[in-house]
Amino acid sequence: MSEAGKRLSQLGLSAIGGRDPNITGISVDSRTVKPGHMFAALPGSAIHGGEFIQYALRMDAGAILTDAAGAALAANELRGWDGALVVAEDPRQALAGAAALWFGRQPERIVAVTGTSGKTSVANFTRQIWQSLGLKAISLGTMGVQGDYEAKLAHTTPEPVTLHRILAAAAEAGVTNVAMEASSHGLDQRRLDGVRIMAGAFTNFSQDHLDYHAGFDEYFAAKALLFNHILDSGDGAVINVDSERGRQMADIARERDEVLTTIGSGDDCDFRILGQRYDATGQELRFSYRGATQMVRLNLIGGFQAENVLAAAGLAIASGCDASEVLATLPHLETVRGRMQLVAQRDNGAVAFVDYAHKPGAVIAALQSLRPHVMGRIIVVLGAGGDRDKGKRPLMGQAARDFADVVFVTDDNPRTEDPASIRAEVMAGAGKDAVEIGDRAEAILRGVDALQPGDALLIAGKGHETGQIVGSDVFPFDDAEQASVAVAALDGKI
Ligand SMILES: CC(=O)N[C@H]1[C@@H](OP(=O)(O)OP(=O)(O)OC[C@H]2O[C@@H](n3ccc(=O)[nH]c3=O)[C@H](O)[C@@H]2O)O[C@H](CO)[C@@H](O)[C@@H]1O[C@H](C)C(=O)N[C@@H](C)C(=O)N[C@H](CCC(=O)O)C(=O)O
Ligand SMILES: Nc1ncnc2c1ncn2[C@@H]1O[C@H](COP(=O)(O)OP(=O)(O)OP(=O)(O)O)[C@@H](O)[C@H]1O
Ligand SMILES: N[C@H](CCC[C@H](N)C(=O)O)C(=O)O
Ligand SMILES: [Mg+2]
Repeated sequence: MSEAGKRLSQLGLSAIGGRDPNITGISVDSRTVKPGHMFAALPGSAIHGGEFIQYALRMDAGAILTDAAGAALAANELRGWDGALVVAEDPRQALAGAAALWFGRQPERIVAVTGTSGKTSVANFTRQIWQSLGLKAISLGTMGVQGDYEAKLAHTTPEPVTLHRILAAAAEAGVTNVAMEASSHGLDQRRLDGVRIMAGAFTNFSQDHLDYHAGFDEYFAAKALLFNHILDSGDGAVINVDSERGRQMADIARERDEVLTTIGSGDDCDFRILGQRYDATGQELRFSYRGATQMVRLNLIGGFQAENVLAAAGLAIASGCDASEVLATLPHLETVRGRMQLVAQRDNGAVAFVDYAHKPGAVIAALQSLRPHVMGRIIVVLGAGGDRDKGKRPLMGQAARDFADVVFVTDDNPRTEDPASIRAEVMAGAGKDAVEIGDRAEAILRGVDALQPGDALLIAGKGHETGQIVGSDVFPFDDAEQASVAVAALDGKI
């Protein structure tokens, strides 16, 4: 953050009583407050940040941004305090605006993608397209910041201070184009409100995060914020309209006079998927763009990748790139790490894939879309994460039972939950033929061992992750590496 600091008024905020101190930094956590900082005391899901105002004051905070409830919680400490108190109706939104003004710079062209599945893939493909066209670009989300500026992230959509620090640093490094993931938590918590987004994409909608959102409608409403709150008239909206929720989102974009690009199978779609032909290493995609038929080779496994690729193409075009140049880059797209990624092959030709499917819709999509690439059986290894939406566990098990031939149920990231009870919930949907093996490395070994010529193994749930979270410990663990080790051991290479 800038050494000199900024006046509160330069951050678009006004304090009760008109005080306008020089702010030396912004903190969303009392434990990171330094003298002169503005502490944003936000209403949390576990506790109100107002409880921590007393600690921020002890650290010599120069300003407090909170809501009426937060100010009431610290009424005693704030009485007689000579700093600046800002009480906002929506302090998360005020924080988003202040963080944007604090850091000042953002790359010129920023696009965002939301939807239950496909955000990381679409953001990554969009970045790859821009880079192929010679533009300096990054993708920002679950896999961190990748491309012409790199950084690690703890969240898919970081809180505004981290987000704007990164956007400013990327702009400083010459990055002009950003494709970012807009998670439902991020949208709901207004983390993106200060970002100048010129186009948005919506992929699809199915169950996830019902531990956080009150229900499907609330979850959808959070995603819709990208189109009815962040984007505005004249901005681009790239929407997959093959589902009812997609058509609902397109209506929202139309009402806001956004420039709509539709993707789907209907004959009125801007990008219309006409056919796909699959083989062991990828697929041929036949589609039309605004009426003109195109044929393209994609070195990507899984039918749904075509939807992700076209969404990325739509975003690149909405960001101002020439459509024919964009379409010419598509055969060069590379698999996103941990997304239907081929990770090992046995001597008998059978293959193993790692995929990040960790919700029922994604498990169904991954297994169904693998089928036409595979002549033999599909074997799946999967589990479910602890401290996350419990309702999805039997549904993930059920999806495995319905769409795979052999099912191994194992641990994902148990976090603070009892791993055996999580497995039992997955097993409840997976049925009596599923084999339960707690140890993930052993489950992968058994899955690889079961591979006969023409079979494929899908290791689902952890994708690109390189650790397994048990309790509060993180143990090194990489599905791709485990699959290679298992193949080497079983085929007598080690
Ligand atoms: C459920 C959720 O999204 N929580 C986020 C939310 O925290 P919260 O409202 O639950 O916080 P809380 O624990 O109740 O505390 C309230 C406030 O007190 C503050 N505090 C707390 C303790 C303290 O000593 N001092 C202090 O100031 C906290 O910083 C917080 O602002 O606001 C915090 C500050 O912005 C976030 O760090 C926190 O993300 C947590 C860590 C998290 O795990 N979020 C995940 C679920 C998330 O956001 N995931 C999405 C989606 C991933 C996907 O695509 O699947 C993502 O974008 O990553
Ligand atoms: N368009 C799609 N339709 C259905 N399933 C998909 C689609 N794209 C990806 N998936 C599945 O979802 C998994 C996660 O994909 P991706 O990481 O791109 O999505 P995401 O929305 O970023 O997920 P997360 O919210 O977990 O970060 C993939 O590994 C695949 O199984
Ligand atoms: N962003 C997702 C990642 C889940 C990945 C899966 N491996 C798990 O641990 O549940 C979440 O935090 O819900
Ligand atoms: Mg993601």
